[in-house]
Amino acid sequence: MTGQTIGVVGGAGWLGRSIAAALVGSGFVQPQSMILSSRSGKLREPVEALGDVRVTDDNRFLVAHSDVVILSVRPEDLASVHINVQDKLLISLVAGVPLADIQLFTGGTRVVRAMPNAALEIGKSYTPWLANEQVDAVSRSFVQQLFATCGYADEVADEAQLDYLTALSGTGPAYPALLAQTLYHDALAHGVSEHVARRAVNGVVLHASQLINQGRSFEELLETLKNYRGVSAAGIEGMLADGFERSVSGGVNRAFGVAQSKLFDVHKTRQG
Ligand SMILES: NC(=O)C1=CN([C@@H]2O[C@H](COP(=O)(O)OP(=O)(O)OC[C@H]3O[C@@H](n4cnc5c(N)ncnc54)[C@H](O)[C@@H]3O)[C@@H](O)[C@H]2O)C=CC1
Ligand SMILES: O=C(O)[C@@H]1CCC=N1
Repeated sequence: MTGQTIGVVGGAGWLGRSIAAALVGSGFVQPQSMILSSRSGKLREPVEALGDVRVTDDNRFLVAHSDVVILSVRPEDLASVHINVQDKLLISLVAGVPLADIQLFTGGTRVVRAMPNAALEIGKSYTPWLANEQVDAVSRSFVQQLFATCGYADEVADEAQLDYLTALSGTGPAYPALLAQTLYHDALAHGVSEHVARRAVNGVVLHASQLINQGRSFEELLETLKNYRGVSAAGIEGMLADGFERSVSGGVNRAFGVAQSKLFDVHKTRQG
């Protein structure tokens, strides 16, 4: 358990409340050492794991009472945040806003960018992260432990990798949900009822996919299934021949482009 007080700006949002629930629920931080901010000063709905954790509408109050500040608002809402964290550890979850801009915008010197995904809600986020030079080894270890508590995490080499991973893993359920929807539409087009189609798709995307890494990697599973030289092989080879890899890579690269495009212009909105 950490002795630090952790504040989450945007703590009523999807990631904000999820990270708070994971940290309090796991015992990483005591409820009395967690403080959240939201525009209304309340959570929209109670989160059981959070108990009666403090919620404020005053981001400056949050900063004053926190050792570590997690910034979890959408890029377009950064201009409304108005904080100056100085030398407190600042962890930004905001997609598409580089370390230097976060540093400038929050007045922070010790700044981390982390890119969890929505699986934080179930404590299973993969979270790559990156710190600026002012963040020492003790704080880096703290950041790694914090995100390991919410799933699993890796420090990455540079900002380009973090932006790329924003597109690849920050998107969380987006691509599996797209695969599920595509299979579902195909099943409906073949006359399968909605009920059966949904259960069949969930059986594949939610359940059969769990075999990946239960002793066999995805490469091994693909090889095993292709070796039947039957139905699975035809499906896999047909998808690849129809441009599956090009389509996936094209989509991820388009997302990467957006993640690199600076979703918030710090120079238009300076604050103190
Ligand atoms: N949802 C996701 O899967 C991921 C989101 N992110 C990033 O995390 C950040 C948060 O995303 P979500 O939680 O999904 O968004 P969200 O919209 O669910 O939560 C943001 C919260 O911030 C609040 N807020 C806005 N301005 C505020 C202010 N001035 N003071 C206090 N609270 C304020 C909003 O009312 C909202 O409750 C975004 O920057 C997003 O790019 C990163 C990776 C994955
Ligand atoms: O789509 C977005 O912009 C955010 C960042 C990554 C996941 N959700």
